[in-house]
Amino acid sequence: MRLDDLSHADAWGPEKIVTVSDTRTGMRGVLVIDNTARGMGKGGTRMGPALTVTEVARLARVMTWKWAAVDLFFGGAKAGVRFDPASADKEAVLRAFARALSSEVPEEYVFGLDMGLTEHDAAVIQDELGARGAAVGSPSEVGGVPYDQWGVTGYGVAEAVDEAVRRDGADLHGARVVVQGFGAVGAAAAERLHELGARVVAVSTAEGALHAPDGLDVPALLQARSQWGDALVHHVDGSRPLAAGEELTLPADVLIPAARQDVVDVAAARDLSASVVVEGANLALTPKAQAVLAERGVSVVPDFIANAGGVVAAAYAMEARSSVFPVEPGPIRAAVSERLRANTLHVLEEAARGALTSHEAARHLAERRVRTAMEIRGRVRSS
Ligand SMILES: NC(=O)C1=CN([C@@H]2O[C@H](COP(=O)(O)OP(=O)(O)OC[C@H]3O[C@@H](n4cnc5c(N)ncnc54)[C@H](OP(=O)(O)O)[C@@H]3O)[C@@H](O)[C@H]2O)C=CC1
Ligand SMILES: O=C(O)CCC(=O)C(=O)O
Repeated sequence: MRLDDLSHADAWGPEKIVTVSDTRTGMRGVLVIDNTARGMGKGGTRMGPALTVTEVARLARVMTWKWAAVDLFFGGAKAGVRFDPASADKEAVLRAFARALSSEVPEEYVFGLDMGLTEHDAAVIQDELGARGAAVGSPSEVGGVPYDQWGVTGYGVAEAVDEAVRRDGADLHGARVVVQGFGAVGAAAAERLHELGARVVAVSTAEGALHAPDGLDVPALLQARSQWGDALVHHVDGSRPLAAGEELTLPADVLIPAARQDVVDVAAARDLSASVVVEGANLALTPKAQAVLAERGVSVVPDFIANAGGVVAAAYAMEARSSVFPVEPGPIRAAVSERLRANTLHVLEEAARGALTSHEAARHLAERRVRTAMEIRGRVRSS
């Protein structure tokens, strides 16, 4: 998908791209509504200093497939702000962003969490919107469902890993796992995998990676993350430091890229040793890398199958808006586990049956549902 001309628009979307800016705060942002055949636009909100419209549009498309694959009725959308999330002016910029989009938001988009945003930021956006719209992912103290803090997405990624490993006839006990990105998704995935008996041998942040072939002390890493944030890699003993990126090709049984898009390219796909690769991050594998891994017989669980825990939690959060009773993480995790395990198995089986990549198999599942909704609404002719 390219956004330097109109060639990016295809049969699915995007239906709308709105760019906004504000000179007082320096806010520059974008909302992409990709496809609303199955419901109003819903997807997280990303903040980063180098964010582009194309990046947000690609992420919005992933959301279209994600909602459809998990069979919940929202449409694909994503929003993004080009700004440094570590800046002291973050709140003012977020408020300006929410205000600037307030005419689109009530009918078309629900804000949520993605890289660069926290529970507190969701609460700030909701505060700015008032009754004019919704933001999910806010703290439970304001009646929200703090899915990043509860680690729902990472929990689901780990459940998908377990399902894929079992399908290969193996066992997670003692399996060597590498996790790229020790943020909301990566840290929670590592925590659940440790609980399931896996050996987490490497984790990384943008600052660097930690490697211990016999297994890192995951509880100590989580403790260090709560104390040092992503600088934890400088504060944990008993591991070998590596440059960021080197962790992808370490000896491992399972690789979970849970940071940024396009990190596994053809070269990494050829070199990596894992027999199971599960995309914690959206768009972590390039299309060519997907093909290489399929050729090599690696079991790959695509992003919109493996990391759909966030959307399940976001759907619960939307329900919680009309209830005064607090939501608990237990039922959300159970729903995530059930749906993601079923989808993981379905996609891997379909890929094997049809000699497809698992991304192709997953797309078939999602496209069929979106296409049906488009036909029923009269947006396209019935095939
Ligand atoms: N949060 C959610 O519920 C969902 C998130 N996702 C996707 O998961 C991915 C991660 O999101 P999330 O965990 O929320 O984001 P966070 O911002 O919480 O964490 C991202 C992590 O990745 C690290 N990182 C960034 N660049 C690199 C790099 N080059 N090498 C290694 N590590 C790196 C960051 O380190 P540092 O801070 O040092 O930069 C940080 O530890 C994104 O692709 C997001 O779209 C998908 C579904 C839902
Ligand atoms: O929709 C949300 O609020 C969170 C989920 C999300 O953005 C994603 O899955 O990438």
